[in-house]
Amino acid sequence: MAVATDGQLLGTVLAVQANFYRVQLDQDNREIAPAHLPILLCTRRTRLKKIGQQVMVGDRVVIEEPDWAGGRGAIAEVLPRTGQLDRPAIANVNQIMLVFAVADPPLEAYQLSRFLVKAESTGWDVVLCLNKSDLISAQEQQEISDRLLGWGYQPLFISVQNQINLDQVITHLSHKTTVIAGPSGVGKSSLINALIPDINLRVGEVSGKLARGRHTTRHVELFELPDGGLLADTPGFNQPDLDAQPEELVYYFPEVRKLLEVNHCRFSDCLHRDEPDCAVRGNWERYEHYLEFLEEAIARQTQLNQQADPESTLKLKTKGKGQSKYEPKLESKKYRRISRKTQLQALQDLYQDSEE
Ligand SMILES: Nc1nc2c(ncn2[C@@H]2O[C@H](COP(=O)(O)OP(=O)(O)OP(=O)(O)O)[C@@H](O)[C@H]2O)c(=O)[nH]1
Ligand SMILES: [Zn+2]
Repeated sequence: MAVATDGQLLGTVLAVQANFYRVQLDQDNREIAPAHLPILLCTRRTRLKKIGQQVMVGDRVVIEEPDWAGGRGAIAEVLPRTGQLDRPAIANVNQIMLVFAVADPPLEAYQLSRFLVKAESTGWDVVLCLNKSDLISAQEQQEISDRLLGWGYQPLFISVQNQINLDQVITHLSHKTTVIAGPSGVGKSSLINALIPDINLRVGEVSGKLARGRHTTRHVELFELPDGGLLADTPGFNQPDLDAQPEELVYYFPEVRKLLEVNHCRFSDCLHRDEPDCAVRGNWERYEHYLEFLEEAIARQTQLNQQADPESTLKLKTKGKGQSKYEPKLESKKYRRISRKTQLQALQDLYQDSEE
């Protein structure tokens, strides 16, 4: 992320406020910019408005006409996005950090599994942090660790209170744009406060939580980590909805993904319940979770299909000027790969769940 050879100023949009954009200049630019003014309040060039180019949080942008004394600038160009969400509007996310506590509230396998599956369905990297490790023994920690290894995860045990392994969290977050999520009370606010000392989120207070909810749902905002990397917060949500396609669901279990690299089911549309020669069914811990999530996914799909058109295999197609005709429905795409859209939808839902 160096300054372009023609001396362009590059930065990342942290927040959008009315018609202004708070832009964090890249580290390298600070040689050009005065060290005390790394953030500029920017407008969007009229040219961008004319071509309908939106600017969103997370965007990488080119800044022109910096006014260092006034802390102002103008966005002249938006670099291509690697991905984008519409609700909340955020671009270029690359990982999700799930935070759970090992105790207080107790670590519940089913809830953890649900969050993990939801997080996997976004398609981005998943980092699992287990906080409050100060509340359990080394032996108990080892047991949890062994168990989660069987799920395909290597959790990072941390204690915000005792400052254990926070340096490792920082390493995981550096140079990435991360969305943080997890159930209520596990210490997310405490962790963010520890990582970004001057951010000052209120911990364990209803008023603080409300403020935070308002903050993140109405205006999503990225916070810069002192050692590099950007973090977007989500308020607590307890039961994420799973809306994976039934046939995609199994790929959100890393322990099965690994297995399916070498083994195959007889049927390519196998749902791994009672089909003959199934490579997935069997002796793995989360198989029960899989079956339960699958029931949910099938029920959801059935409901959606019924809403769309109860029995017919034809669908009504409107062809302008009030004309319409029936055409065969498209085959459901059973073998398709996980689409980018599904992934984005999943991350979007993480936010929608948290708004409730
Ligand atoms: N023992 C222990 N307690 C902790 C630790 N980290 C946070 N806590 C406590 O856990 C409680 C909840 O912390 P918060 O940071 O408010 O949790 P949160 O995940 O932000 O909760 P929501 O705002 O509801 O999403 C507070 O009383 C913290 O002091 C830790 O490492 N060890
Ligand atoms: Zn199978």
